Amino acid sequence: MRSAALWRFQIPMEAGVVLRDQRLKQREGLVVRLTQGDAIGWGEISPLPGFSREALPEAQEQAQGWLEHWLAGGDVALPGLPSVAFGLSCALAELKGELPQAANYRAAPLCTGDPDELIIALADMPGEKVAKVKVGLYEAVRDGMVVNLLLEAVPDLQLRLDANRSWTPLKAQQFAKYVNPAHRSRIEFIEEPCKTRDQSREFSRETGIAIAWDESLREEDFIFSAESGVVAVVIKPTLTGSLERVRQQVAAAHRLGQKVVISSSIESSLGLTQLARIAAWLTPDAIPGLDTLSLMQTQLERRWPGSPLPCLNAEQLERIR
Ligand SMILES: O=C(O)CCC(=O)C1=CC=C[C@@H](O)[C@@H]1C(=O)O
Ligand SMILES: [Mg+2]
Repeated sequence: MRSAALWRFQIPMEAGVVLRDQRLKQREGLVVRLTQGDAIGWGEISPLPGFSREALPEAQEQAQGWLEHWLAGGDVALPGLPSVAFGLSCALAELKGELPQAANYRAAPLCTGDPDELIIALADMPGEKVAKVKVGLYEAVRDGMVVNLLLEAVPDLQLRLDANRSWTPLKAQQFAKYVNPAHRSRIEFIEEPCKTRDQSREFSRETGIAIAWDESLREEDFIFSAESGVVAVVIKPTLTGSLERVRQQVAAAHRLGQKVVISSSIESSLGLTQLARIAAWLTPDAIPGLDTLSLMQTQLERRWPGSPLPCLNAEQLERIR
């Protein structure tokens, strides 16, 4: 006997979360619960504005259509919209006991502003110290100085940087000029430094700074290939699709010797804790990029260990099915 529930959520965000020039005041999405006999599986469907190609109303329509088919029995192919395929495939994987419980909650701390706060957070970080800093929001020269300062202040720090394709070749060069060449190897990678992939490759060749693809993975013409300077790919499952597709992409990158970072699309704690499990399962050697819960004002259904935020239950949300 199958049953299904679907809720809609809105979680207020901390002031000042800016995504691709839009202020994200609240995070919206859907929570799905599938039940079959004694087995239960949960999933989160939350397209990210500015990053997902689908918007929430479309995702909701597709999810509702799929649920009706699933309730009628049998195996139903997953729908095409990435956020919907991801959320439903997580719910199915939990239902079938296919998503291991072990999780990697050691997310790389994310710094979008004050480097002093990051230095304090790093002091408490056990083991390997890895952090992620957003660059490209201010002057490239300032970014270069901040990165240099961090690498000097914390000698065992490895930094991941993310420019979200904001630099021209000139700005990228200005950035690099301020980073002491002796420290450059401690920049684990910069995600998508320049506006085009070719410019990013050129930047890496000229500066010796490693790069990673993130946005590129979701482009039609992207193929996984070994390229000098490209050391990692960033996979955001909500933007990618089903768990099966995520597994295929992880395997493709691993075959090329590239590191895979499972990264957040700013999901609620429900989706984020599932991503921590996916990271432990598929990328056990890499610290995932999941430090985004503190951008929100509440958790949802499942708690992220150590988070002081209050936690809402699905039953407190608006039920739409
Ligand atoms: O990857 C991480 O460590 C955290 C997630 C993160 O940086 C992002 C999530 C969603 C949108 C972007 O602002 C950003 C990214 O581009 O990677
Ligand atoms: Mg990125």
